[in-house]
Amino acid sequence: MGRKDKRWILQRKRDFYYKLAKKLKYRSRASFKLMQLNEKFNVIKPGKIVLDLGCAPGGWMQVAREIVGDKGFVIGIDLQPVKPFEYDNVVAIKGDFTLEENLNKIRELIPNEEKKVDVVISDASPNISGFWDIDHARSIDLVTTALQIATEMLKERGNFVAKVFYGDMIDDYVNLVKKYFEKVYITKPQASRKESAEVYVIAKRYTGKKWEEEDKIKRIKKVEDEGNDELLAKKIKEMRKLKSKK
Ligand SMILES: C[S@@+](CC[C@H](N)C(=O)[O-])C[C@H]1O[C@@H](n2cnc3c(N)ncnc32)[C@H](O)[C@@H]1O
Repeated sequence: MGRKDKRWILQRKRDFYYKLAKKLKYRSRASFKLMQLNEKFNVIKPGKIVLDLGCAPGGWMQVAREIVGDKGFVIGIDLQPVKPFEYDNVVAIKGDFTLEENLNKIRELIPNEEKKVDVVISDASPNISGFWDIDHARSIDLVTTALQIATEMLKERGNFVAKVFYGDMIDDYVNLVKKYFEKVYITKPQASRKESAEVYVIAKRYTGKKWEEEDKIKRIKKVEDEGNDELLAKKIKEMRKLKSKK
């Protein structure tokens, strides 16, 4: 084990929420973030159907299940496999939520005829390059897709929660969310490390407005897939130039 690895492990061990998660048998320290967000904003309620985008290892799903209880339902999707849960009304599938074929798999699991959910939550993180600009842009790309999915999957008046890495495109993103929801807030729960750039967007009461294709920030995706950070940085610059000309 290298020195860096050791330092990382030590830091985690010292972490209060990491220890608490272990003690209370939550799969991740992130569980406490959703608990705190829900205490403040009341986005998930008993009996509701919740869709979790980027759910592994399943800490948010455990908390969602605690809130929705026996009568609710929790569906998760992640690129990584998720260990099965001990409840019948909690299921996770392995896959990329940005692909339509996987959204169809999710629809099949939704236990109602209209195939709609009450809440969409996303704690998804993009691959971290270590370059602030790139990670922020990737995060905006991912949460924009999550927002699109929310508009397609939510019942009217449903709620949406998404993690975003803070940066200069956040205001545009919040304005975009405001087009589709009655109330939008940005917050950072106590369980989120101060030094991390993450914030959470809370959107309440989906208006039912259909997704407008022009709202998708698409350009990044292909380059990201190729894993070419230099090209991606160039694309982001072009994107900003275009925006400032508008
Ligand atoms: C911080 S973790 C989520 C932790 C989770 N909320 C919990 O409490 O256990 C972020 C997850 O997002 C997933 N992710 C990122 N992009 C994704 C995508 N396009 N499709 C599915 N999952 C994705 C990653 O695989 C990772 O497991």
